[in-house]
Amino acid sequence: MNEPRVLASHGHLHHLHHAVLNLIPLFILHKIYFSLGELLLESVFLSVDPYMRPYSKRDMKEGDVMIGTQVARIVESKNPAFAVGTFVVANRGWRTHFISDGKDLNLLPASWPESLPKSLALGTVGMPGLTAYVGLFEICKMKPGETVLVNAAAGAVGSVVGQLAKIGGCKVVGCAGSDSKVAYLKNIGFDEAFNYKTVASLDEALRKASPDGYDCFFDNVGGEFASIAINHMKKFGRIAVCGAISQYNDSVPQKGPYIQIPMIFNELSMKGFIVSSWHNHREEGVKALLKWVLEGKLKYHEQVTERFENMPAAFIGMLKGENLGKAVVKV
Ligand SMILES: NC(=O)C1=CN([C@@H]2O[C@H](COP(=O)(O)OP(=O)(O)OC[C@H]3O[C@@H](n4cnc5c(N)ncnc54)[C@H](OP(=O)(O)O)[C@@H]3O)[C@@H](O)[C@H]2O)C=CC1
Ligand SMILES: CCCCCC(=O)/C=C/[C@H]1[C@H](O)CC(=O)[C@@H]1CCCCCCC(=O)O
Repeated sequence: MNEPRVLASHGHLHHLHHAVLNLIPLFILHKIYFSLGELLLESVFLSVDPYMRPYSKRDMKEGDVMIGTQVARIVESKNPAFAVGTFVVANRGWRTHFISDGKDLNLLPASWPESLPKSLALGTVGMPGLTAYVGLFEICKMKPGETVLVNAAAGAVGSVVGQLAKIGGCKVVGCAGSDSKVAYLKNIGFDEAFNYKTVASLDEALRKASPDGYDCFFDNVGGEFASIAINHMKKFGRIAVCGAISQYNDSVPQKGPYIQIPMIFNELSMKGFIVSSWHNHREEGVKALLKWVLEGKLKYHEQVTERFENMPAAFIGMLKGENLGKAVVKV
């Protein structure tokens, strides 16, 4: 898509304020750029996700449109396959409006009930929920009766990990960065939860929460926490390396303790994964997540920031731990 089609993007926000962008007459722009087979969409909810930090640091230069996904509504259609008013998930970055030929859009599941916020397609019933699903069932190969550990547990991925582990018949231990997050974890069914920022010793807290150790460790954080947790794994334990948020802001790579000795002694398996590589599990995963949400077995919380111009604040806030559940922006 050519740059003139960008109606608003965070890369340009220094120069063009959102309020001004909204005044650009849409009919002029789409008369010029909007062709047969194309759709004009408006973002309704945008996602802020941790991956935006490492990927933008590595791949982007100043002035680029910030990467990201949105739930968007079709406002004009010159494509008979897409009706005006349809909601889709798109991967078009931080934009209020965009044009698509429809090939890069994912429709919300047909069974999506009116009662459910469409923003869940960016969270519990979207990419983060699928990450929990794939990480637990395919990477950790979690079995009933096992003990599962998850960090960043009150966030978008972690809160689903804990609840799926309970649905799967496991004991679940989680940690998070505030007492109110810990209370939330207990509320949604975690067996044990602690505040990793205030415990006197992470080692002690992990031992106390599960004296026999952990079969599965769903690691969202990496760094120091992961280095300590690896020593609490049971024989043949499995570690899903999902994220390393404690390292995303580092300009100098951290030097950690080395992991070979506990891996060998306990014959551990450790596997990194990117959920988009598991797209063949997408349909089954979304269906299962939606079903559990509708049955009340999978609870969700969203941290909703109002207005597009607050995207940077929502993103920085999420990296600082201000979100409970999935951080989204409502345009
Ligand atoms: N591999 C994959 O395909 C995917 C990986 N991920 C990864 O999963 C992880 C969680 O993502 P997501 O659920 O969307 O985000 P969250 O909703 O969990 O938000 C991020 C949370 O991380 C915690 N955090 C921030 N900095 C630190 C730190 N230094 N140490 C410990 N915790 C920290 C904060 O919670 P707190 O208050 O508890 O500190 C914050 O709320 C990320 O690492 C992300 O990159 C996500 C999606 C897909
Ligand atoms: C060291 C980096 C670890 C990042 C882990 C993470 O959070 C991965 C998230 C991916 C998720 O599985 C699905 C995605 O789309 C995330 C990667 C996004 C890549 C952005 C590519 C740029 C673009 O959209 O143009």
